[in-house]
Amino acid sequence: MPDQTVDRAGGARTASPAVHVEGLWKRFGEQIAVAGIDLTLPAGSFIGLVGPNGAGKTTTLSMVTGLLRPDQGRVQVAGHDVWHDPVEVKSRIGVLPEGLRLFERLSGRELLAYNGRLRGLPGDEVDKRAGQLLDVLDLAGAQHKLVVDYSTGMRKKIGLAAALLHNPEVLFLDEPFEGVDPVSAQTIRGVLERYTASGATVVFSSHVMELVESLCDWVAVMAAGTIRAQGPLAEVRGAAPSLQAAFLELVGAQGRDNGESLDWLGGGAR
Ligand SMILES: Nc1ncnc2c1ncn2[C@@H]1O[C@H](COP(=O)(O)OP(=O)(O)OP(=O)(O)O)[C@@H](O)[C@H]1O
Repeated sequence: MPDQTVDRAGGARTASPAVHVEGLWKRFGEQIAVAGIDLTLPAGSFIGLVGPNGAGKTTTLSMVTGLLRPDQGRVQVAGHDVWHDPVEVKSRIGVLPEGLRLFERLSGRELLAYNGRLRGLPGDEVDKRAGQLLDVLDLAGAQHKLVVDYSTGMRKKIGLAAALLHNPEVLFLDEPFEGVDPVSAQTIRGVLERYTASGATVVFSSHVMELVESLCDWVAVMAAGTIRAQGPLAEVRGAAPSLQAAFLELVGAQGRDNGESLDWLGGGAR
């Protein structure tokens, strides 16, 4: 039984790490997507998982959230084993996965009502929370529109609302800001900052280093299925002038051909 502590908002939270991963492997045929990683992410932090395309971020998040079975290794979320204690873990987490699949023929409001009831919340509480989330995320005007007619950014926002509705302990977001306009991005930031300030944990993957640098207090850097660095933001950045510079160094992207070999490219002579 994990130790209990009380967060700043007075709620009981576990003192265990938000995520603890040991020797996690995943292979797709010949392709090793995740090569035996160890990861410990502290509770109550805003955590960025960064890495180049194909680094293994989505595969890792899928295994950590119980969506994809690892070939080998152990995953604990909030002190509970994801694969031995899946119901306990799923009641404590919210997930915004990559390539989010939603019930397209429900309206945004119906989708939240469905998710809330599935999570075991009473109907009036679901109504109250859904109304508030729709307002804050600027979706109130579109709440009766079918999800199939939502834009990319609106889908991200309704997915985020569905992931937050049951007030999870740990929230996993795969590229939450992709396709989201700057105003909505600012709103999402505000919601997430409020959420972590009350002691909850956000783990999100992103390619946008400026965003990670401005939001996160803890960072894990992945490349080629391995963890290249993990720790507090300042520690991972080290002496580099920015997280972007540290990232390029860590993933071995310094000194690459940045298009110099494309000497025919310029839009002039064909
Ligand atoms: N279902 C699958 N079948 C085969 N290969 C896969 C599958 N899922 C992922 N891979 C491979 O595993 C590797 C890691 O992919 P993953 O999607 O986890 O990377 P990522 O870091 O999330 O990348 P991106 O930033 O581009 O989304 C890639 O080489 C990818 O082609």
